[in-house]
Amino acid sequence: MELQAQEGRLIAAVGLGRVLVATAVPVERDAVAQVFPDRGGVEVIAAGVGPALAAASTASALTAAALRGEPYGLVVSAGIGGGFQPEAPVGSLVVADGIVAADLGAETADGFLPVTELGFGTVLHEPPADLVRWAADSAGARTGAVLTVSTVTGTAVRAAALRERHPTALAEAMEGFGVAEAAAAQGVPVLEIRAISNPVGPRDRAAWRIGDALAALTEGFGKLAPVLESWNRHDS
Ligand SMILES: O=C(O)c1cccc(C(=O)CC[C@H]2O[C@@H](n3cnc4c(=O)[nH]cnc43)[C@H](O)[C@@H]2O)c1
Repeated sequence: MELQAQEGRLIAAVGLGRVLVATAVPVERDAVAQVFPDRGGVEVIAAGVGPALAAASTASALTAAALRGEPYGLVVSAGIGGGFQPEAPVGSLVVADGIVAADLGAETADGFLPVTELGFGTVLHEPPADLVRWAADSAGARTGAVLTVSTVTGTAVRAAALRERHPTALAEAMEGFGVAEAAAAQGVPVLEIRAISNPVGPRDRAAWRIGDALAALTEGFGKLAPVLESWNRHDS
């Protein structure tokens, strides 16, 4: 579909409202915020590292905006992340077509059981497919599952186990599922966009390319900015 027509349809589909981008740390926030110097209805916060603090911070921001009568129409979890190789090389962008809680469950003698198989909660949030398609096409990103973990993968064995359980996984990070839970609780659509800083696997800080990933994050949001800003322009 012609990108402009798709963008117009997207804005109509998800309604009008401001956009909240939640990163983990200030350096990621600044990499995104520089794309919106006059804000233009896009608010970027450093929500904290890990799913719990990211969820709490996102929920607070969504609630405060709603109470002010300026509800957000879209939440984006964004930042650097690990990439499953070779599909998500360092410096590439990934847009989540599934936001997965990858270590929320129980370890058993027969392996890991997600909470859903224990009869509780959820382990998957699926962003609106047309939003995912638009964001990926606009930003030149790959689409696949992004896994949220509380413990960063540090071995090839762990990476292989995650990939076997989630064969469409392209990236691993620590906040997306928390941000998605907070968005879902208030009926706000969510996206997750990750710039790959390192391979998922054996711990090797020398292999990290955080600067390259932050540059890719800025470039990717630069391509999304016209539509993200228009989420709010119709309101004014
Ligand atoms: O010290 C280490 O070995 C180490 C390895 C991987 C990640 C970290 C972090 O402190 C990550 C914190 C931060 O960055 C995101 N991130 C980036 N790469 C990954 C990854 O491979 N797996 C999970 N998270 C990653 C994450 O979202 C956090 O916000 C330290």
